[in-house]
Amino acid sequence: MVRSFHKEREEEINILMEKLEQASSSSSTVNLSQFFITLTSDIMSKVALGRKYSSDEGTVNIKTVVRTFSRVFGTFPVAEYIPSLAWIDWIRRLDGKAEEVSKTFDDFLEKVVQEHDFDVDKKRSGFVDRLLSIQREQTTPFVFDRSYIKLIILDMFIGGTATTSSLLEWTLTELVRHPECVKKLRDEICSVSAHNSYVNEDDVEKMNYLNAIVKETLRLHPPLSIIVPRLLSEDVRLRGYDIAAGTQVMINAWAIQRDKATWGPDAEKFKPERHLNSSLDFQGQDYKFIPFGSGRRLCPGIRLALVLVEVTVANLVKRFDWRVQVGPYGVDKLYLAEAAGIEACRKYPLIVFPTSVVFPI
Ligand code: HEM
Repeated sequence: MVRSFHKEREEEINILMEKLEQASSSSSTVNLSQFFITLTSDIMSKVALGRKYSSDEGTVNIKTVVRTFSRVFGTFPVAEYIPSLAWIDWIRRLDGKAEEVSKTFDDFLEKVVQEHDFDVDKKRSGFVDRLLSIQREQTTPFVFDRSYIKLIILDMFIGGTATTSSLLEWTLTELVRHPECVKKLRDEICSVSAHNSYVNEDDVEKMNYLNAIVKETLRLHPPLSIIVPRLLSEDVRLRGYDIAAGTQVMINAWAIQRDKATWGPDAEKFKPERHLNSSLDFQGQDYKFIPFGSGRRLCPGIRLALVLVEVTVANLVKRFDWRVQVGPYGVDKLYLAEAAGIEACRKYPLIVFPTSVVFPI
């Protein structure tokens, strides 16, 4: 499944490269955060929905809705934990906003499914077409109706778009702050893919340092800082605390992955080298490193996210030098604040100057 969409990924990454080339030749800044959300939402559209949807054709602006969805559903619901303070949610219009964004998404997905269902003979390869054919074959042991199809594609779309874009923006943020890592990465890219202008998916599989950079970014900036809550199925005693069955448990991956007791005194430092020659992985087996969760609900999009992020970063580093506008506190003080919401993306967009480089340098 991941391999089968590599052409679509290549196409979209090349569109991004062209936009950056244009910005470089006119010496203008670009909003990389905006470019990344466009890239991931266009790719997820092609994978999940079979094609890109633009707001000009009467559909919603899908990028804005994804961001709103994350913001609304990532807001702490005070009433759920302290019912007497429910008025706070009421003032914030939390329920109303959640209903609005859900309806916007539902209307959009209804149109998408209708379009695919209506035109069955048109050859398409998106996930929605596969789900529709499962529905037509009626082979599932339960009634697999349209609401399931919409929920599955919504899950994929929301699960894959802002998370992957957030990982891209934090990886670039850390690289802009650490030119020594860019130098090492360029050397690696040069040794693996010196002669092609496009670094492809086979190339990045050979790049250990690139992989370590992405891992280190996932450690310091897990896109879902609090993973999906769990409900305890039985009573548990943990470090002297009794936790009753039925309690909702929140797991803070962000804090676990910055814990000095586990990661050492330099836990807050961006140091990709800590992952070289280390067997530590993020497939949910090592509880100190769980950016994709763990257990039965482990993220199903790990491979898709990684390949997309690694190929994009490799091409961005191979083809451009990156500079940020010097603010009142200097480049070193590139603001690291995180936005509120389900995904811990940057609070302020990453604005940079790209300059094309001739490779090899
Ligand atoms: C850097 C990118 C991504 C990160 C950090 C990420 C992280 C996560 C995390 C932490 C969970 C919850 C796991 C748990 O509770 O144990 C999750 C679930 C999920 N992710 Fe991802 N994800 C990413 C990309 C993707 C992509 C590309 C897709 C789509 C193909 C995707 C689809 C999903 C879905 C459908 C779930 C729900 C799984 C379930 O409830 O069984 N994710 N993801």
